[in-house]
Amino acid sequence: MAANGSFDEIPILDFNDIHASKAKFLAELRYAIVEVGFLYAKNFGLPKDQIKALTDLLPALFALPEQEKLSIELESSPHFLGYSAVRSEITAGKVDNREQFEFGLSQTEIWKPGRPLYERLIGPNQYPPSLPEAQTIIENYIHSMAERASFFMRLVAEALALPEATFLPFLGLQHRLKIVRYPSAHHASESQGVGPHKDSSGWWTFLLQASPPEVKGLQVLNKSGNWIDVPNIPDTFVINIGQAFEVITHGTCKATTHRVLAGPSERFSVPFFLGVRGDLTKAEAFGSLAQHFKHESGESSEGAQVDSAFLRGKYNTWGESQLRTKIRSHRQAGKRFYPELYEQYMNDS
Ligand SMILES: O=C(O)CCC(=O)C(=O)O
Ligand SMILES: [Fe+2]
Repeated sequence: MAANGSFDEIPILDFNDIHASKAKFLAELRYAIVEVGFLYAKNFGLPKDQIKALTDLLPALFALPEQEKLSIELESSPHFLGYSAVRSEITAGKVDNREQFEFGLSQTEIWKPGRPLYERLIGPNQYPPSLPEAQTIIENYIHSMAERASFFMRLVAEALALPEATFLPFLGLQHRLKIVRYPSAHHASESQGVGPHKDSSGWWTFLLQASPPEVKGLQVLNKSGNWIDVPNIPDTFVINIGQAFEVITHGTCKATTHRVLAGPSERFSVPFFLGVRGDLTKAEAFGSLAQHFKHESGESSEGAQVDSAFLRGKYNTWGESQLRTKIRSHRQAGKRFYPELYEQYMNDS
């Protein structure tokens, strides 16, 4: 462990160690979430058959005919759920070389006229008609991951010297699972899998790297400005902090910048973004644990340095800030399903 906080590797936590010494496990967890913002989780408790079923599904999912993929495209969903083709996303000013399917918890639409529009982000998934097994595999995985993630949030609270249920009331039903393929890249112009970013769409991210260990790609930026490789270690997940959690902890736990380089082999990955409650307000997010974290981060109060679109933005709830992000990134769907907000959100920055 580097004393100056500039980590040069990502800590590996074995969740079976909790039984041997919970205090030691929590100390290691604390180091990972305060100094690094990333960790590998071994023995995280997801059923192995569910991981295998999902991993085995990926090549077939992406091999579907273009026409079928486009028949379930994200741009045709008011909930921003479905398929996005290669080169349809821009991160840090450059086009990302990846294609993806986005799924949520399987839900019927709950939004009703008069209710906040961000509630419309919740709704049914779009599944490819010719892979009928996909629905069960994906739904089982999302349910298991949501359960393990809330178990993890209890440990995080304990590691931060808080009552174990502290973070549970902030959780929402807006979990998102992205199934991602980075095509092989042979030219520098194709090498950005996804550009440098902090995760903004959830509370925490739980990533399954679904290609063999020799297929590299994910990298994390340390405090000295060096990119650290995060290779796939079989039977682990990579867990990292999202921006909402940085806000709630006043910067004690940081959302660490990361990116993916596309390389000579195609790569599959499956990030799960643990959802935040849509009606969470800025005041609640920043104020709830202020006393505790002021103490945690000392006189210099790192909280003042938290940079978050949610805090900076004009909108008061997490849900509205998320809806704005979605509309701005997926303009076709934004214009079609949210005409009353489209112009405002496009022009308010
Ligand atoms: O594919 C990966 O390994 C990471 C993807 C990622 O960072 C993201 O989608 O936010
Ligand atoms: Fe990310």
